[in-house]
Amino acid sequence: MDVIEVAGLHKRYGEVVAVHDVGFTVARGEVFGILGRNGAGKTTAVECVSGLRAPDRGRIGVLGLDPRRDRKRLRQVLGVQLQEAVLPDALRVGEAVALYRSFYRDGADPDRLLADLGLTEQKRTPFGALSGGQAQRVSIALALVGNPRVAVLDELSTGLDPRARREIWALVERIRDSGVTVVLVTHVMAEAERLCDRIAVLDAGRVLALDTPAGLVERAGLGQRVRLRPLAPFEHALLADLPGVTGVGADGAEVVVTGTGDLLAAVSSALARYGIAATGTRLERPGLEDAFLELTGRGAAEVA
Ligand SMILES: Nc1ncnc2c1ncn2[C@@H]1O[C@H](COP(=O)(O)OP(=O)(O)OP(=O)(O)O)[C@@H](O)[C@H]1O
Repeated sequence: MDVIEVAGLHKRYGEVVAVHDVGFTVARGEVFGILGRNGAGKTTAVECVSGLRAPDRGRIGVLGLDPRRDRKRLRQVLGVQLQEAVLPDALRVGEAVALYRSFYRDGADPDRLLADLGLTEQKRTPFGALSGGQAQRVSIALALVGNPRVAVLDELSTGLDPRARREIWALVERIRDSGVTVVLVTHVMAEAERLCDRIAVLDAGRVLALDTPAGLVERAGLGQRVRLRPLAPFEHALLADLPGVTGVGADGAEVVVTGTGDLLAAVSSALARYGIAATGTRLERPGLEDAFLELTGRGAAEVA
């Protein structure tokens, strides 16, 4: 069952069309990613879905509610973690959670929520004294304190160190496992690849592609790459002429061969045949980042 339905969503700020006829649906229990460059329209789109911003036109349904008309009811079932949590520096973590809890008829037990988010020790810490990762976890706690059925998380791991980022990712997985539908706005590819069931790639306000992470990689049609570091320069045409090879280029000290089929075996045997000494010869499969760059680089016209 679809929990979120968006069709023909359009929003402009003066001359800038931030969201241009965007449509997507999010199924119950899904982690749905919205991926795009800075200024792609991600935040505007989720603000409209969350009822925080009025679209110029389009239809939005969240659990059957209209985010603007049914704003009060929506607030009871949707939790939003905004890009930067703004809380008074002197407010203690426990106080903030208790305050937000009071906005909801039914909600989480504050102590349990703090424990789930690894914030028990920070309960009496003022917001202004938290580390970036702790503050981020508090903002997620505030989004979850009403036991929402849908959680909108916007750039949740920005500014976090790698360990804190992984802890936050594990947390999102726990939220998902508890049955909450999650909309995740991000431009961190590893985050989208790990967490999202499906991803809408937004570019200049439009949905360029919508698929699973693996589907997006396939859609980008990038083939595979072999990288190697030659010990001395060699004639690239020797590799470019191999069957299945579609390109040979340089990336710093490395040579990058693109192509299809059993590319690694073809390149390795050619290196041996021509007596080309190289180290670090390896196959690289394209990932979401490659697909994203390819899809957004092509521009809206070609992909549509
Ligand atoms: N309140 C506003 N007033 C005017 N223009 C705005 C406003 N908010 C956003 N914009 C513009 O709308 C476009 C989309 O912005 P939006 O914040 O939705 O993108 P985003 O994909 O979330 O970007 P980022 O990754 O940088 O957060 C941008 O060109 C931005 O400059």
